[in-house]
Amino acid sequence: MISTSALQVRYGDVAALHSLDLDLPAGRIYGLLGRNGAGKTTLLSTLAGLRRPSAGSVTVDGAPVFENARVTTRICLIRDDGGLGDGTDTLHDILTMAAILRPGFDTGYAASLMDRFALPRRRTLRALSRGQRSAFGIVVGLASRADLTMFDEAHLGMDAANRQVFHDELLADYASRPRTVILSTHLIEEQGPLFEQVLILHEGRLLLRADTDELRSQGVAVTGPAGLVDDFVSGLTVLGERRLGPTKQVTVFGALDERRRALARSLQLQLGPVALQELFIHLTGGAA
Ligand SMILES: Nc1ncnc2c1ncn2[C@@H]1O[C@H](COP(=O)(O)OP(=O)(O)OP(=O)(O)O)[C@@H](O)[C@H]1O
Repeated sequence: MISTSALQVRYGDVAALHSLDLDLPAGRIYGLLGRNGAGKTTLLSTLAGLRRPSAGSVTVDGAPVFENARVTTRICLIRDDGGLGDGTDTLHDILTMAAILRPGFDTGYAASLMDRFALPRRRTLRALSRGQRSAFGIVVGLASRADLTMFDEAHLGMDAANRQVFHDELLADYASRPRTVILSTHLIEEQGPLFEQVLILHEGRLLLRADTDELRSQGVAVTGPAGLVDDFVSGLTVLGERRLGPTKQVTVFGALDERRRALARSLQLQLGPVALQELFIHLTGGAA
């Protein structure tokens, strides 16, 4: 279990996280979402023990994380910039070092991932393309088999086929060796199917936490003649609306009970799903 209690992180005058209380039970895949500047990278680097909290605490199974090597060797954070040295080491050397430093590192699995991403072992990190550097970060992140594994926009620059390899490998390896995974991403629709739970950070605070299926079921798009739709959604939480001539579509938040669904059928209004990304945009105030 990883926990934060009244966690605050400040950069001088800028408060990046405000009094965050979060308990993340082990053995799940969490999706960490938030708009630019919401505090995701700050949270992940603090969970990884790379940043000292300005106030409050971060613990893993009750033990503080910051400057606690016994705990941090069980944590792996892969960042969008790789964070794997200055770029002058070869991939082979970085993997050798990871195997020494990380107790759970699986060299055989790393080799098979290197092959899947067609990565050249004798090349330096600096001599790789952007997408190859990201793929190499994924190799290190997965093969570390850390109890807490975090990917912070780690797929940046990877092509669609390699992102698919990442997702397939993550799910397969997680199924055989369950651990806690946090994926911070802006690819909400693409990575959404991986998440068991969604955490939305907004302006340094936890805006929402929900099981992914439950969150999806909370969004309903109501479509029909404008007047009928307006009457139907009255009293519901409206996230957004679109109009096309006499037809209107209103996105509401909050599951509809059977009585309301029956009413919609009797009024011949259409009820449809709402994409996770659309819910996210509305919830974080990104669209009218
Ligand atoms: N080194 C720093 N110095 C000052 N302010 C910073 C620093 N790093 C981050 N911030 C500020 O802290 C807040 C949170 O930043 P953070 O990088 O954690 O956001 P994020 O959710 O990861 O954003 P993005 O999606 O754009 O990567 C932002 O307001 C940012 O401007």
